[in-house]
Amino acid sequence: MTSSNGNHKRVPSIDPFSHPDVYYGDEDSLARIRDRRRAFSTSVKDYGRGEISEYLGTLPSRRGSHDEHSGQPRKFLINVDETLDALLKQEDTDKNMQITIEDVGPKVLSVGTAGSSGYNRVDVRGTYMLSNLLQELTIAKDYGRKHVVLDEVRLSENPVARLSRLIKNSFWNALTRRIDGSNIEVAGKDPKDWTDDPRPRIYIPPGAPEQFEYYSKIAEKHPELRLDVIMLDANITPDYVMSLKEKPGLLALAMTKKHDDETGEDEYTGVPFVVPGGRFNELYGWDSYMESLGLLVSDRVDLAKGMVINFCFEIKHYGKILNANRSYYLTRSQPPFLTDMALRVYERIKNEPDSREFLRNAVFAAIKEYYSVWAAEPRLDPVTGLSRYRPEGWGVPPETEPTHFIHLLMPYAEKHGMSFEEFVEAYNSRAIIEPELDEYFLHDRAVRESGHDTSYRLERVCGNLATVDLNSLLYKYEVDIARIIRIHFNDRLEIPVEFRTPATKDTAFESSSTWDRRARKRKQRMDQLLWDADKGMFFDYDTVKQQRTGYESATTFWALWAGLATPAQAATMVEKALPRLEAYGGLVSGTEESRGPVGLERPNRQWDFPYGWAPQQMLAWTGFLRYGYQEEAERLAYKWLYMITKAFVDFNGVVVEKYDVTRPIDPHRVDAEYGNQGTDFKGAPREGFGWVNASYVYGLEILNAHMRRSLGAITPYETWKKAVDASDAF
Ligand SMILES: OC[C@H]1O[C@H](O[C@H]2O[C@H](CO)[C@@H](O)[C@H](O)[C@H]2O)[C@H](O)[C@@H](O)[C@@H]1O
Ligand SMILES: [Ca+2]
Repeated sequence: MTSSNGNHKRVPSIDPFSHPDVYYGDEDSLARIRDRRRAFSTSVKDYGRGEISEYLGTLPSRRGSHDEHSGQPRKFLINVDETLDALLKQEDTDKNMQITIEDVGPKVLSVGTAGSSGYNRVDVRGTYMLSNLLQELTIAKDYGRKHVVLDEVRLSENPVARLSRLIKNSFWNALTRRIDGSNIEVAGKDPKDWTDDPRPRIYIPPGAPEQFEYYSKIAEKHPELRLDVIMLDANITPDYVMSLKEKPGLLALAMTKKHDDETGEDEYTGVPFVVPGGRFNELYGWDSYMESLGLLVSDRVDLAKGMVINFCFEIKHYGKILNANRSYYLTRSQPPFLTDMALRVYERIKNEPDSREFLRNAVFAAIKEYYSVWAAEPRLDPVTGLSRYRPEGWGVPPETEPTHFIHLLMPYAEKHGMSFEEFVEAYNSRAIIEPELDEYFLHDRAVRESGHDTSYRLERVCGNLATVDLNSLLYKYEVDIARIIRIHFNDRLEIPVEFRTPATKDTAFESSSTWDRRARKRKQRMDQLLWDADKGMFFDYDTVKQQRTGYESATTFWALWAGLATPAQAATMVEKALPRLEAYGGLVSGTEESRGPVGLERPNRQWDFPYGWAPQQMLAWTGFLRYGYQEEAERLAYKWLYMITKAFVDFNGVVVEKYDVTRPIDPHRVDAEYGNQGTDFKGAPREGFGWVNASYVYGLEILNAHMRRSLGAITPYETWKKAVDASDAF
């Protein structure tokens, strides 16, 4: 163990891939090195610069010899601040606090080995390792570390393993919220708050008076929080929602109550959930479903379960699964996935004592949501019996970026001799009535409810469309509800009064046959109105013009996910639709032809070509697998994961909301509409983006071991395929 400078000493080790809490939270390993260094002070003196820098972490390499590898896994002894400064100064040449392939530094930095107490130097080379060094030291600094012992393998880790590890160990935690006194300050933050005085504010539904009391006490006890606690009206109308515009706030979610015998008081804890990330710091509708697919793979059943419970709370108290739980989203929902989500969670908790209760509540909530939101007017089109995204409300959606509607609204402002802001104010307060704009915003709200905000597929027409996406999801609700009632509740489910709607107040029991019949009918209508055998796609149906639209969208594959396509339709989709929608990095939202030309007057929309989104990929993979198209599912998953992994490696660990799936070098660069969430971090990514994190770990489960290895070596799909074909030829 002992040696003079240049020879290796054993440094006590912990798992090199442990969680930062363990890896950086524990000063012991460093203390052991310090002790040893004191014990061998002569050899330290031999460094010749002992007094200059305690740990030699950033001294030029000439101070010691370059380390020859001893066969032991190498560790570095690093002075965090000095190394960070040197690294950024030398390698972050475009000064964005990230080390990427666009930086033009020497791409090599020498660091001292821990085995030589920092005396020997080795080079850390290349964008990936240097950016990992930056990320690790940034995190170490967060933990207050001045010096660290860093395993070389933590810097050279296989990127697939590293990204999966970050998602499972760090990103999910960073995106987890619960709303209660312990963190209302964090959860209450709204980067979208447009008012002059953003402050934490919470609205409590009248059905949860205990929460009102709870939050009022917190506000009273902690005036420094400036927490505004407001009881919501029982009657939520578009006028009422507009009246809350200057006071945007969180909508309360589910809490668990526990009696504390010592204080004699009831303790409330928020039921946890995961937020998408970036500017989206609340519980979203369909993001939560996608996230739950990733959470289940990551063994975070608790969080997926928490989100189902929160959805049941939303349906009970707000009448729907909300676009997200903020006051300005009160009249809008998002694509419904509750039954599938509840079934997947149930499958994982079915041996727990409360599992049946969990499923029962979820199916009650889903039935109520089905009747009162999706199968009721105005969303229901009584002629076709199909449903549309068509939420209530009026005015300009306040949560969007301020410039979003400038093109549309300026001509109206000019017509009324007003500034943009004055016009928005006058229009929102109904001082000015513009029926054409009312029609525009009816569809705009629908676009946002569809989750596909925004797209030329839906602009100016969405509220009239019986879309393939929504009707596939409702088919799945019908089939799932039938199955749950039949299998889990002996085909006779008693519906409690509070879950009945005005339309179903006399329905005391539900049985599977009604739901099976509904599913069959919906399928028939979709076949008749939405399916185009020549094109091999399901298209949206315009219920006002009474004709099929021609926009080619990846949503056609939702019919596979839901299981409503026939095997023949599935084969036709694989043959005809897939080649039109498959791109370099997976599925594109829609075809270029359908989007049409874009330019200054007709800007790109983020849900059109050339962008690809995690939910489209995940639903299509699942759909292809369901119909036995394993190779297609694997190929699409590989392409998507390859694109994410490559951007992760080349761009300092970036994981973003959406990708340009036609752009091989920097697919994370998307400037349509409000840009891309997840790019704007300093030093190290902390949270990735919810549904992309999920797609990564979910997609990996689809790939075989060979594919995973190739992905780790950043092998493009075509190269991998050629290699496999060549080896199969022997
Ligand atoms: O602020 C603009 C819009 O932002 C949201 O939409 C986008 O982010 C959501 C969260 O990740 C996602 O569910 C949606 O598909 C995205 O397009 C929000 O949902 C919109 O209502 C809002 O207008
Ligand atoms: Ca840089």
